[in-house]
Amino acid sequence: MARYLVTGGAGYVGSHVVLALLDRGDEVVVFDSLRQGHRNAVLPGAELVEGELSDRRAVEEVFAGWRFDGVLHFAALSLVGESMREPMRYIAENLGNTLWLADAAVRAGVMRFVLSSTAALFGLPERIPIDEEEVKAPVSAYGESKLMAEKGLEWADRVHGLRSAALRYFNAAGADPGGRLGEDHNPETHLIPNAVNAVLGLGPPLTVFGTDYKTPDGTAIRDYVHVADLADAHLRVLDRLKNGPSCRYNVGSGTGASVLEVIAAVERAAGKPVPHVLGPRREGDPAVLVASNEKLRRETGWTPRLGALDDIVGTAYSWRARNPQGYRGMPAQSAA
Ligand SMILES: NC(=O)c1ccc[n+]([C@@H]2O[C@H](COP(=O)([O-])OP(=O)(O)OC[C@H]3O[C@@H](n4cnc5c(N)ncnc54)[C@H](O)[C@@H]3O)[C@@H](O)[C@H]2O)c1
Ligand SMILES: O=c1ccn([C@@H]2O[C@H](COP(=O)(O)OP(=O)(O)O[C@H]3O[C@H](CO)[C@H](O)[C@H](O)[C@H]3O)[C@@H](O)[C@H]2O)c(=O)[nH]1
Repeated sequence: MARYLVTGGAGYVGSHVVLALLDRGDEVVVFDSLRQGHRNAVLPGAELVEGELSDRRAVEEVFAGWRFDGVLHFAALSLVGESMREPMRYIAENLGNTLWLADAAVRAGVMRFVLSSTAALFGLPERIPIDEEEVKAPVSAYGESKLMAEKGLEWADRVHGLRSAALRYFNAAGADPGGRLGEDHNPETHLIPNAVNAVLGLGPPLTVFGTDYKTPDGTAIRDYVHVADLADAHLRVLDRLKNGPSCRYNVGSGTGASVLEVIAAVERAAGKPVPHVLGPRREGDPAVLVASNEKLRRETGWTPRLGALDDIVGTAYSWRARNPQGYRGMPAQSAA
């Protein structure tokens, strides 16, 4: 049994990773300001410490209060569009908080660190599928902030021996197949929850951002990876870091789906049409982003178990259909 500190563990991806850690018998302390996350997303068995990462004293108190075997760092600003309006804030927060957290970990002797990174650090890649060696040329301050955070961690390894994994998620999607957790952002910008909200009458009709891409149906293609498979990738890299060196992985299902294919999958799940309108492209959206997951498979044995689009969309649909108000309408799950 091990104990992990999970920043952002009340958020979407972090809460699913906490669930996976608890399921295998690990102890978890969640550190989250709840500015995006939800108290109800912290499952019984995990301890919730409410705090801001920029509050250095609060972070130090957590390291003083428990002995950890590793840190998983999810807490970040992560809206691409917002990052283009407030680039300095994004870079200062995402880079600064990562470096400060890594520094606190090193000082406490906690030498394993997993960073939530992003496909956005590749910018507008030419080669599909995208492997780890692809040129990193972010086209958003958000992508740049994560690339800088990865580089900061390389220095923490070089100088202090902090072993880190950076997992570059493609499009995290879906919900816990057991129905305990789901995706609930405010504002919600992601395609699948917006399509689900539209079909359930919980949100406006979906706008399809762009129909003139050079793709078979004209809409943009993304690599949707089930959040439970993402969680499994975290467990595997944590284990690998016990004896292995720092590493960087692209994490995606390895297949692409267009916006229209996602809409069709939501229609299959709901049994009715998704109200939608066709609109112009969203600025900065590449036509196609699909991961090569070969390195992750080869080095950790990972394989997507819920890789089918119908599994991803089906679990997202079921959670929202059962929880129309998201976590606000859910009974408390945690004793914290
Ligand atoms: N969702 C995706 O498709 C996706 C894709 C690529 C990368 N990522 C990265 O994965 C991570 C998690 O994404 P998510 O979708 O779960 O986001 P989320 O917003 O649902 O979760 C982030 C959590 O961190 C907390 N938080 C944010 N800033 C904080 C701070 N300064 N101090 C304390 N707590 C803070 C929020 O309250 C929230 O609970 C982020 O780092 C994001 O950049 C997500
Ligand atoms: O209402 C919507 C929302 C999205 N889309 C389209 O659906 C696709 C997926 O969009 P999302 O907003 O769900 O996801 P992104 O691919 O834009 O972003 C994700 O991948 C990025 C990497 O490129 C970052 O990591 C980011 O954090 C993560 O959410 C895009 O083509 C987008 O244009 C729509 O048509 N309508």
